[in-house]
Amino acid sequence: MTIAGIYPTGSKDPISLLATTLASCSNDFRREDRQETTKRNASKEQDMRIVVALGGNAMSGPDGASRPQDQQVAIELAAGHIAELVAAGHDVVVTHGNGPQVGNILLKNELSAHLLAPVPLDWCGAQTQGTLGFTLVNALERGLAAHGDHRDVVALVTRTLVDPDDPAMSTPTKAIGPYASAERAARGTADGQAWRDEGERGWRRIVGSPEPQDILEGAAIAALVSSGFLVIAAGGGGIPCAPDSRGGYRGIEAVIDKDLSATLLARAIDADTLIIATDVEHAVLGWGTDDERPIGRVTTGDMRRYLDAGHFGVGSMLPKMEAVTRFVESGGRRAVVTSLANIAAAVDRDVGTVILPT
Ligand SMILES: Nc1ncnc2c1ncn2[C@@H]1O[C@H](COP(=O)(O)OP(=O)(O)O)[C@@H](O)[C@H]1O
Ligand SMILES: NC(=O)OP(=O)(O)O
Repeated sequence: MTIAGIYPTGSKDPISLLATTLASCSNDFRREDRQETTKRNASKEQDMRIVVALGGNAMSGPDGASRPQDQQVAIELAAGHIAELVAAGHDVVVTHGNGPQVGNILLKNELSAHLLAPVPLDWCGAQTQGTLGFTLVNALERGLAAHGDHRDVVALVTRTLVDPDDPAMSTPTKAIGPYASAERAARGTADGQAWRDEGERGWRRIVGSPEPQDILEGAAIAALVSSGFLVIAAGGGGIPCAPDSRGGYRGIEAVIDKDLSATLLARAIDADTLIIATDVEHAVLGWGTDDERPIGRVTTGDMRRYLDAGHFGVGSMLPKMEAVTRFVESGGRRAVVTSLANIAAAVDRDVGTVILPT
């Protein structure tokens, strides 16, 4: 049987023809598929795996008061730039600080201690992962939707392994909560708290900040990224945890530096770029002197010399510079410290302080 117009002249029986046609379609499909894959791979060579770390102070608004609307405006700005990176084809994991936010929760705790049992500092840190994670998920979804991207955004409660006997536990460096007067700091000190004079802006409470050793949810984060999720993880550096006596983990009352945790996070997902967004455009040499000079593009070797010379504020710029230097020294291709507004540009343009391999 032949059906005119459908089978070419000289064709064999319909079954053989169907098989030939299917084989040819399948070859066409495979060819197109191969071309598409080749195209995708070619562009993937420029696509990167990026960790973006958002500073807790940078997310607090211009006067550091951490009003919810100020935090939302700052987060919306950062989310727009992060969405640009995702739309450009990069895999991005977002982490965030929590210094102002965790200190505010701790202060509220103290002020209401006569009404409610205070909760420990690690619980306060876990609460900031919830609030900031929730706000970031909403802002990132909106940012992605503007690019027609409707992928899932997830915020993961993340624990970070620390040594409970880390000497940093008993020598506080991490500033948390609002700036306060010298009188308020003196009252806190009399109650056994540690406070630090931060110059013109006032005093801040400081707490122990142990070295992060491992992101306990690292494998889960890597799996989520590989499955196409936009992940927010290790907020506030992760909830500090140490092994307990029952084969699990217990919380430790401290606040981890999120910049140092960001380096571990970057390793866990095999990132090639680390961007730390804060409230200044560059790190500077001679900080706080009349001779401040912005640091532009430098090698890890240069940065190690600047670190040794003590150019960076303890508990603020010092951990950022240590984090980016460690990241590039351990195989990262590029690390940048800059403002929230420069996040998207930081991937391949000379903005902020850029650290490259020596
Ligand atoms: N060498 C330096 N260059 C620039 N800023 C510095 C330097 N040393 C300390 N800082 C301080 O570091 C701050 C940023 O760090 P931090 O307050 O921890 O920000 P975030 O919470 O946004 O990560 C700047 O606002 C500045 O006051
Ligand atoms: N946890 C932490 O490093 O917070 P900041 O970014 O606010 O300092």
